[in-house]
Amino acid sequence: MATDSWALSVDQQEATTKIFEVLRIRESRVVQNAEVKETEKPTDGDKSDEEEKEDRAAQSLLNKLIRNSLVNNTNQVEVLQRDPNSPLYSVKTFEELHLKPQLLQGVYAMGFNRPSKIQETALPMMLAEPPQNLIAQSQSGTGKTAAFVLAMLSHVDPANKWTQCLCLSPTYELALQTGKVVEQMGKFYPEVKLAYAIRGNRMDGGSKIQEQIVIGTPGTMSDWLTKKKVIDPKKVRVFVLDEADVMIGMQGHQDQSIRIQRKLPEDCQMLLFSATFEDTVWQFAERIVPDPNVIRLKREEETLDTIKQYYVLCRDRQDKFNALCNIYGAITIAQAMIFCHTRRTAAWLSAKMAADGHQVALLSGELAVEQRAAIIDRFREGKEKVLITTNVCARGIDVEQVSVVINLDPPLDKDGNPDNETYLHRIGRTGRFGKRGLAINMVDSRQSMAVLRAIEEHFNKKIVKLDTGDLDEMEKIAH
Ligand SMILES: Nc1ncnc2c1ncn2[C@@H]1O[C@H](COP(=O)(O)OP(=O)(O)OP(=O)(O)O)[C@@H](O)[C@H]1O
Repeated sequence: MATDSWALSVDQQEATTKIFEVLRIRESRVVQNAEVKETEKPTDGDKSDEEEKEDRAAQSLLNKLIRNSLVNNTNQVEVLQRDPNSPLYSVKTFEELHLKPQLLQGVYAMGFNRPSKIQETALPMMLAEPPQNLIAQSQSGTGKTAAFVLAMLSHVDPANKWTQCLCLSPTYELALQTGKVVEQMGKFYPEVKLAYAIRGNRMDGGSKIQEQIVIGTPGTMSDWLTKKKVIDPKKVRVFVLDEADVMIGMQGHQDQSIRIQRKLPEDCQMLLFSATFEDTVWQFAERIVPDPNVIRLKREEETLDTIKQYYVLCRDRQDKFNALCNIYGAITIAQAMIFCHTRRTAAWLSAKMAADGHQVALLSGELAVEQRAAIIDRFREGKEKVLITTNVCARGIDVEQVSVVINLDPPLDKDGNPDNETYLHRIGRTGRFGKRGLAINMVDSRQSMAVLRAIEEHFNKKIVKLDTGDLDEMEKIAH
């Protein structure tokens, strides 16, 4: 039986190629049966993370709820100007923008000392006279919301008691988040009023509303403009479409947004923001924003250069748990993130580890977004030491201080192929910080081994075999 084992054949292959260190495998830890036990195979109701519905709106909200500062980015901003002959302005201070004093006060009260990378170029364009149209793309947390909120507040004439700025958000919750930024930044500018065009906010129609800024979702906004007629589209000066990449994934939002845009005057300033820029987003953006200036800020590149990568051969999930205990027994781990393929395995592992005395947090897809945000927040504050999660649940979440990442299963994309991008995102570090990290992959079948080999080949970075039962070896990985 042992000779049939995939794990032994992996060993044999490695022994012959001499690429890997020959390791002492204790008798008790030799993997003899590669078959995943029946009980551990995903069943109905035990969806793999790839099968869980990816909810971009929820991810985006989660990011907003847990973030309290800018994401670092040292990449250069790419600018494509509508009029290549006009000079390109960028600012290093908020003073240079000649903001209204009440707004400058609001900006400083929020703790902003200087414009973020994207704001340096986007703000002068948005505040220029005559106002310019803009499509801007940069990852979440780089200061887009703050930028367009400042632009809306700057363009409002508070003496005019009618709606002058419209802002579309994909969901009710995201609209409320943007509204909070308007309230914070406009704290010293109380003459400017804000209304939410979101479900539940009923309008009887008849007279026009007086709020200068209206933030809402496409459905209700369109209702207020066309059926209820509480906003005169011809008086709108600034139109913002936020989270375009999330918007296009939602039923009907794209068409409604375009219909709204068509009602606005030609000289209305059109601004569109997105965290990503797939072709579909770009096509949508071009329909919303005529003659745009385009600003893009590339994501800071993640690298595997400073990460030590290992894999551990395991029989089954119990064996993976034993390996985890060995790892915890041998090295001091301040905080770790553990990724599982299924929710059920994540729940199982979290119960096992908690019973073993670990302070564990389980991030699960069943939880409401706010509950997930609270869990990540507690982990970030160090109240829990282990965060166990599936991939979909954790997608887009960066927990910088984690130096140990454990893949209980190697990541697969939705077609079951090796998911290099997810692997990089889980364990990679943005080049700038260059922190050293440790990544340990558990492997319990030929297929998983093949996935890991493919990932290894893709990044051309060795993933070294580790025997968690060998204390000497375990000592070494800690340093
Ligand atoms: N110039 C600045 N200086 C310091 N902090 C800032 C600045 N601009 C924005 N921030 C803060 O950085 C965080 C991210 O900003 P913001 O929400 O505007 O980014 P975003 O690109 O819109 O991302 P998301 O879409 O996820 O909200 C927020 O906590 C915000 O208050």
